[in-house]
Amino acid sequence: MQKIFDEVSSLDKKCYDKFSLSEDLLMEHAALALKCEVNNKIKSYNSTILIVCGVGNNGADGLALARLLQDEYLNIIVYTPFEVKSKMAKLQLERLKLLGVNTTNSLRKVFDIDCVVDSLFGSGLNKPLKKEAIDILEKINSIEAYKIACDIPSGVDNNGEIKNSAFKADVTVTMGALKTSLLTDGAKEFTGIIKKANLGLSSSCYENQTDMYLLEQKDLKLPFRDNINTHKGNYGHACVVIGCKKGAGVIASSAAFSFGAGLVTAIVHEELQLPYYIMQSHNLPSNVTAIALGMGLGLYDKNELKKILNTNVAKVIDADLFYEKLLLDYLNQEIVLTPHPKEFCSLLKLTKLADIDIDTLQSNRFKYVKLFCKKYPKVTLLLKGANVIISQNNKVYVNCLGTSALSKGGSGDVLSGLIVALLAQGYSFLQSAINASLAHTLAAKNFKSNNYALNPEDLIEGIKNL
Ligand SMILES: NC(=O)C1=CN([C@@H]2O[C@H](COP(=O)(O)OP(=O)(O)OC[C@H]3O[C@@H](n4cnc5c(N)ncnc54)[C@H](O)[C@@H]3O)[C@@H](O)[C@H]2O)[C@@H](O)CC1
Ligand SMILES: Nc1ncnc2c1ncn2[C@@H]1O[C@H](COP(=O)(O)OP(=O)(O)O)[C@@H](O)[C@H]1O
Ligand SMILES: [K+]
Repeated sequence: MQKIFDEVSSLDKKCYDKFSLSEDLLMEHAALALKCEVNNKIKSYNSTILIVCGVGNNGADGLALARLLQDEYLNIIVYTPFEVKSKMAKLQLERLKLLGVNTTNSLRKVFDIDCVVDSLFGSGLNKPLKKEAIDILEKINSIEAYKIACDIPSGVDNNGEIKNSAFKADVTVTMGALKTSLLTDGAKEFTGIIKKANLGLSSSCYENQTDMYLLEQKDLKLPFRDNINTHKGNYGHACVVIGCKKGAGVIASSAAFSFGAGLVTAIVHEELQLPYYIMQSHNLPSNVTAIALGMGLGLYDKNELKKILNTNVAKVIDADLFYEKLLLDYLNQEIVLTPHPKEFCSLLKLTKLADIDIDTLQSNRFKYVKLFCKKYPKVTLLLKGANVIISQNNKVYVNCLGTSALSKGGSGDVLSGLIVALLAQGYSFLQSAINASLAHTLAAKNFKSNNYALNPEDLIEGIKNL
């Protein structure tokens, strides 16, 4: 897990005040981290590196990089389209001039470039981009080269929103610490792989306490069976309520069985064709240990729903139930909720926390997740998306390992099945949500066929082989 921060200026300030590091020193480390990224990727001396430098300290990072790269590559183009403004940018430019390095304020030739470093705008981006800046971004985006964003892709603002246009990076070298702005669904289109640069002291000294964490592959704990003398009853009995759209519950049941639940029963109104290992019943069995409810539910008798929701076992709630008022009676207890953005908007409306559209939610995912979890601290909320946010009380975890291969009907049903399997086996609500989400996204990431082709069976197969 890595720590995430909403802003890092207070962390930079700590470097100056507590550890007596200077802005210049931090910037030199920022530039060194960029140099390392260029050197790792671009091996041939006969290469052309384009460094696009803006007016502020992001631009200054790029100018310092240009100095560090001198003599390492045949052709280094330092492109400064606007007159530099910040004190550090002026100093870095002065240093370059003293070395006899020329900069250019026009970019005509955009072919034969091997690497583009975007140091146009960083965390100081605070207004919409003008046409000139948009044109520059479009021009450098069109170059076929390895693309490195300095700190944050230019055009992505501090809230992770895109200001008209943005640099599309292969890798973002972010300075000092991970920021929420890099982890929005919108920013994911532009950041590429996110790497954290050390600014001259270890993460443990640079970073402060936080309640936000980025999940990593190594955080995944699979439900391995460590004991030997066991029987199916040791691994819980997961029940999945089958609604009108039966497929959803069937997918969830199969996923639950494959993720270790000792028994899985589909709660049905009529006998269905199901995999032979999934049991069927009209009622909840007495030894049920966890319930998954909501996926493909459609119209369902309210009294039956209440009876199921009143059963005192762990539950994961999905899909259609986020439009049901009666869910409000169950939000002051431990429960896992797995809405996608549209469903979360409905939940926010039902709970009278906000009446917003999906775009507003997507621009403020962290804000609304925090708002909801503050009001309902016992709920474990998993907000789906390109970057999944999992939150309980004041803790927030982000899973950015998912891929667009998951953008398919049925992916969410697999996820609910994985969560109910872990709940049934006795894992905590938060652990169940985190590990199910990690398994879900890693299985998609490992999928070897074309990324448009993933189906729920492939996903379940992948989870078996993690
Ligand atoms: N503070 C520190 O200690 C460190 C800062 N570093 C770098 O400093 C960057 C932040 O520097 P700044 O605060 O100077 O921010 P920027 O480099 O993003 O530049 C801000 C400048 O751009 C202008 N601007 C903002 N939005 C604009 C728009 N839409 N169109 C045209 N101009 C616009 C502002 O008026 C301001 O002059 C970070 O992203 C990082 O790259 C690194 O060197 C590491 C250390
Ligand atoms: N572009 C994407 N990148 C990462 N994960 C994605 C992407 N698109 C969808 N997902 C994931 O796929 C799942 C889709 O769930 P959902 O929308 O509920 O589908 P369904 O109800 O049809 O099963 C969620 O876990 C979501 O986070
Ligand atoms: K940038």
